[in-house]
This record gives sequence, C-alpha cells and structure tokens, in this order.
Amino acid sequence: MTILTEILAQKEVELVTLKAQAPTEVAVEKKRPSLFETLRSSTHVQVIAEMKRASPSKGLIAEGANPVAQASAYEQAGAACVSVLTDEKYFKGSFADLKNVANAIDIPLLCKDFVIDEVQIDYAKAAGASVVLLIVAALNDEQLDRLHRYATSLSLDVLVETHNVEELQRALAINAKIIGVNNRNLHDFSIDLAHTEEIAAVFPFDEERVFISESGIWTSEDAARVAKAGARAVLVGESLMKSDSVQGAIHALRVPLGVAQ
Ligand SMILES: O=P(O)(O)OC[C@@H](O)[C@@H](O)c1c[nH]c2ccccc12
Repeated sequence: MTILTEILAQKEVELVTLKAQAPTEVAVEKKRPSLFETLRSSTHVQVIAEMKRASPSKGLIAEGANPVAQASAYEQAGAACVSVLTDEKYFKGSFADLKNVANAIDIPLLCKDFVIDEVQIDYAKAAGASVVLLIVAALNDEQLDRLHRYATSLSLDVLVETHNVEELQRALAINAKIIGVNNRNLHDFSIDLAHTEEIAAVFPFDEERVFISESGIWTSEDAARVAKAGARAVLVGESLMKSDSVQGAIHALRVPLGVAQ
C-alpha cells in the first residue's frame, strides 16, 4: 500500500461524515478572477502559493502557521492564487482554514484535497474556493470526467494533476484546461523536475490550455527551468512556508516565461 492508496482509503471513511451533514461553513461569496484567465494573461511565471502545515513526506513544515496571515502575505507579494490544504489527517489542514482564508483574500483560491466525490466539491465551494484539484492518479476515467463536469457546472476552475504522459492523455481526454504536473511521485515521494520536461515534450501548448509545474520548487533557477519547458505557473508550498521573506521568495520565482507556452 502506498501513501496515495492509504490516503484514498481514509477519504472513503471521511465521506461518510461529510455526507451525513450538509456543508455549513459558508464563506462570504466573492467573485474571484478566473485562474485560467489570470495564468493566460501574464508574461512572467505566476505563483500558486500554498498554505501547508505538514505533509506525509516532510512531517511538520510550519506547525504554528496562521493561514490568514500566510495567505494575506502571499496575496500582497503578488501570488496569482493561494492553495489551502484541507486534508486533516495527513496535512493538518481543514475546511475552516479554507473558509478563513477565503474571507481574507480576493485572488483565486484553490482547495487542495484528495477529491473522490461530489460532496467534497460542495464543501470546497461552500468554504469559498474558486478552484479545486483533481488528481488523475486517484480517479478512474469515469470519476475524473464526472467530477470535472460537476466542478465546472458550479463555475469552479479545475486544476487537473498528472504525473506521467499516460495521465496527461487522460487529462486531455476530459478536455482539462488547467493541467499540472506534480514533480513529486505520490507513491514514493521522490521529486524530480524532469517530470515537467518529460510531460512538456508532448503537451499541446495553445491558448486553450495552461501548463503548471508543481512541487519541489525552491529557487529562481527552478522556476526558470520549468518555464523553459513551458510552465506558466508554479505551485509552491514548503519553500514558501519556510521562507523568512515571502515577498522576496515570490518575487524571485516570477521569472520571464519561456517560449513554449
Ligand atoms: O511543498 P512543495 O514541494 O512546494 O509542493 C507543493 C504542492 O505541489 C504539493 O503540496 C502538492 C501537489 N499535489 C498535491 C496533491 C495533494 C497534496 C499535496 C500536493
């Protein structure tokens, strides 16, 4: 059993509770800019900045972090989007974190979780998210298509996460517009930015799609490397959570785009 299969089994257990109660954590409804348009309209790499207290691969990252202060700092530093982990057991996040952040910032807001059922998308929406994550490796084709349609029907943007070329084909088959490549393998935690290059080599770059590089990004050199491959944005957690200067760290990642995208 890998960590991904363990987390997905836990999600099945949590679904019982989520389904028993309607989502009540309704955030102030805000009209946020579309993530897709935000990412398409920039000449520099955009940063999706993540609120991440802990993770199964790294353990505690920033236990005492205040999600509202962290997200507000990201917004002020020029992040294009804030990502909030809502998984409790493995990442020490919550839907309450998401709702608090939603009330504090106006930019696109991603609910980062392991979505396997519509009810989780209802909770994300009720907590104020404007984007949800769907992980191709966690879903079969029917689930992926159904959940993608459901989120889109609620006017949410969807970030579809892939890890290899076969998963990219599955993301393209449902006509995903915002496609990420996770440089971290969710089965064994190994990180390699070469995954971005491997998928970029077959990615159909055009104005209808955006390509995002996720995980393991620390420096301007990392951002420049994935930008050269075609990434319009980077999804960054640990390095920002551990930075003494969110302003400086985000600024450093906002390098000019490459030519592919
Ligand atoms: O902390 P990092 O290495 O910068 O990674 C951020 C983000 O990409 C990572 O948290 C992530 C990417 N996909 C996920 C899916 C579930 C949980 C977490 C993730």
